[in-house]
Amino acid sequence: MEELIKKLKEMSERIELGGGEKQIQKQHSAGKLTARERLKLLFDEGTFEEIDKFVKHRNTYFGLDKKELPADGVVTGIGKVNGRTVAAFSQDFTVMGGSLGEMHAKKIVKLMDLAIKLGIPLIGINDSGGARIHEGVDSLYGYGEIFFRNTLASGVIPQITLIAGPCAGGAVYSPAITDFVIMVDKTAQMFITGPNVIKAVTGEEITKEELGGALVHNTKSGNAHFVASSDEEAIEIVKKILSYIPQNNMEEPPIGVSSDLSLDDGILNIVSSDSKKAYDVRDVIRKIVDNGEFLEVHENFAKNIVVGFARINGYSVGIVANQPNVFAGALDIDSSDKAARFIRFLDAFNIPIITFVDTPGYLPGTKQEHGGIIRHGAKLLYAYSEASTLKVTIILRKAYGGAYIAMGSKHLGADFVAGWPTAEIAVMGPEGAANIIFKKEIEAAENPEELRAQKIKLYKEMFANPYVAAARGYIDAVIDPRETRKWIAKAIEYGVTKVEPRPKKKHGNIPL
Ligand SMILES: CC(C)(COP(=O)(O)OP(=O)(O)OC[C@H]1O[C@@H](n2cnc3c(N)ncnc32)[C@H](O)[C@@H]1OP(=O)(O)O)[C@@H](O)C(=O)NCCC(=O)NCCSC(=O)CC(=O)O
Repeated sequence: MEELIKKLKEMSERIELGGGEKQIQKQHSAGKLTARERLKLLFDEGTFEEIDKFVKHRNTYFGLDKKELPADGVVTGIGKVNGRTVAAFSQDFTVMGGSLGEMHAKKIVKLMDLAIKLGIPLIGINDSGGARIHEGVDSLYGYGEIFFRNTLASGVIPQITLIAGPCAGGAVYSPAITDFVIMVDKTAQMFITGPNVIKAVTGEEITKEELGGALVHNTKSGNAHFVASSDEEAIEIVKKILSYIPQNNMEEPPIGVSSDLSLDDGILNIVSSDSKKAYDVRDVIRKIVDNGEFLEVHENFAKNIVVGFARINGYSVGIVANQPNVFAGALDIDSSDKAARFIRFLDAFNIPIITFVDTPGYLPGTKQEHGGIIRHGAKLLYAYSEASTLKVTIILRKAYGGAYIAMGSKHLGADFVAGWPTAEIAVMGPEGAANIIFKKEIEAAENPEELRAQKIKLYKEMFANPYVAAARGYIDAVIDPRETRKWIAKAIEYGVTKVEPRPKKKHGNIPL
């Protein structure tokens, strides 16, 4: 027995060394942690149980049968993150570049099946040269099996991806199906085809970083939701996300401690009653949520809308807010995509959606129209309408036209809607409206500018306020801004029993 246990220990230690000291050093000097070091940081001490440590590849092409690939280049298992059970895989770049072959894929697939059955979040740490070229179609089979399970798991268990190295070719689609993608600055890249292929096909010259680095995907493409300055920071972000979300779609999110619900007069100084004055809506959000803590998602992409996680009175919430500081808070293609995807995540995992509205409408222009704003804008309407989780909306100031409808209005099924006294709920802004309704009168006037100003004032008094909508019951209440935190807290407390059955269907067909 002693001998056998000694052998087990030796084998185990050998596998834990991955590609060996030299490769580990190479990994460190590239500014990266190893697969196992990353898992050690993610999981509570002593809780990680590895699965399939002794798995071996069975490929014989190109001398692969002579190559020992410890754990076949991926570490998989289950452990506790802040006391909650979580599954994770971590690709080991020190073993043949973390490339994905048949058995590597089978380990991930087995873990995914287990995570779905157990109803626990799945964290994927990617650091890989992609499909193991030696293994050919077996690698492609592997990716396909993973994509299939990512899709089955979507909306059932939360899936979070950390890109901590290269992620190229077929490898990129699994992260893209998951709920949140975190990229490490400078060490992570994602692309379908790399710089060499691009140069050969199009003649275009570009570096790996410019093509698919963390900043590009966080600001331009929107493929990534977070950028971290190191592996350590990326793992902290994973933990923060997990703290707001349930283990699976059958659970409610974790509840924190409740706190004082009053707000001081500071809330009155952020939003100006002059609707032309911009402000940072995150100042409003931080005032209203518990301890001013707001985990912004997609912070650097489509900045004209702000989305993220927070708590109100201890309850986890998802926030969606127009950002008057950017394009005056107008909605466009990217902001519609960004908000719609976040709303669908919140709905899938029973997290209340809190919406703050201050938007003049959808952004005009041929770039938007030809880019498909109709189709993309419709996603937002669709996502809000489809969501049966609790929906609470506060109209801070402008809520004009189609954007008023889109931003979590009563008409799309919001459960509780309030307006601040500064709310302007109208079909369009007073200037535009007066110019259209009174066009002929203004043109014929002796002093057109004076009459225009009068008519704008008239329209503003009649419609640019919350009371017309309140008179119809389109909003439930007009509230003192200082009451907002208390009002939302009550809405969540009264809304926890919400049940909203929908017509039976296989699935809807969101405009994509
Ligand atoms: C990922 C890299 C940029 C990393 O460069 P680095 O200089 O950091 O590291 P490196 O090249 O020394 O790689 C470390 C070790 O991993 C091996 N290695 C890397 N990628 C591999 C792969 N995909 N298959 C098999 N082995 C691979 C290298 O040969 C090397 O082995 P050793 O240590 O023995 O020398 C590069 O390795 C690379 O370009 N790899 C190929 C990427 C690719 O084309 N993937 C797409 C596959 S097709 C695919 O995924 C399907 C699709 O596109 O749809």
